[in-house]
Amino acid sequence: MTQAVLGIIGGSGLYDLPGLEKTEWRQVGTPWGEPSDAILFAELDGMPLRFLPRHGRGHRISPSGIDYRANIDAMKRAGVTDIVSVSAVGSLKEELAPGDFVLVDQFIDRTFAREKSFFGTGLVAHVSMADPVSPGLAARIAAAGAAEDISCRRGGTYLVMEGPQFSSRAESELYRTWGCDVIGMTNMPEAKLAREAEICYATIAMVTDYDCWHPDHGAVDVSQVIRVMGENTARVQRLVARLARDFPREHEPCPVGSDRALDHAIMTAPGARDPGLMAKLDAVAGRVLSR
Ligand SMILES: CSC[C@H]1O[C@H](OP(=O)(O)O)[C@H](O)[C@@H]1O
Ligand SMILES: Nc1ncnc2[nH]cnc12
Repeated sequence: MTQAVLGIIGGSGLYDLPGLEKTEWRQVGTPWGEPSDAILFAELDGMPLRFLPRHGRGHRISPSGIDYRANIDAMKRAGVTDIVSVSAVGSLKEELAPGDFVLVDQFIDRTFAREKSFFGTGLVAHVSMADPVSPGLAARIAAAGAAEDISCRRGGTYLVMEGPQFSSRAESELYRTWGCDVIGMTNMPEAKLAREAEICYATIAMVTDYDCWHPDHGAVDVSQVIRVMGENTARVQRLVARLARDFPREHEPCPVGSDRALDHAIMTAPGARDPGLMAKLDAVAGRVLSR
């Protein structure tokens, strides 16, 4: 049996999770660099939980400056089987209003200045991103929302932009023509790396603004994001606490194979593999490289 360990990556406005038990902030080293912060090791009703503030406590690190590989590798080393990303997003649809929670199920990656893979020359791998969100994990979040009377819209496409500047109106309108629902700056390459590390991934996208396309709303600014996040922090903390309490203690196999994504992904022949890169992949790909 594989013990389930829930990882929470807290975005803008979520730098701590109060009400947990057996808490300890621990530095977790990785071969990729420094994670955004120490990881909070904790439990809730016996469920192991690991919390990492994506931008660091105090929000020190910009979306492009986050070492996403270090963050995901550190979560893997901390035993995490399932990651829930909590993220502030702008709405690209009239019906998604500030304060709404959306369980997105697709991403469009428009980022261009980030390391996006653990693999590369010396060990080439290609994982599927057809279903970037693990449906079992999203269903658990939806059930926790229902139990807490917190409405969560199921499904939606999150456009990931590089930032740190917000979009121009022409960009915002373009993404709307693509059918995107929400926009943010962080969930890629995070979701890609979680998949390479065989960790289930899902996002609670918290709508904070209408970006800049809406004729009846002014263009987004940071004070609006902070205000709406502040109004919703208690709700998302309650949602995460319920999720942890009700989470199955034994890891459930992922219906889209997130937890065995490397089974058929590695291209490089055993004799052609770079031992240095193999060593760096001990946590992320140890399951398949050691057999
Ligand atoms: C402060 S608004 C922009 C910032 O907030 C979101 O971050 P996160 O996903 O970590 O909540 C957005 O992606 C930007 O990074
Ligand atoms: N409108 C927006 N664009 C990008 N990231 C965001 N995070 C919150 N609102 C956002």
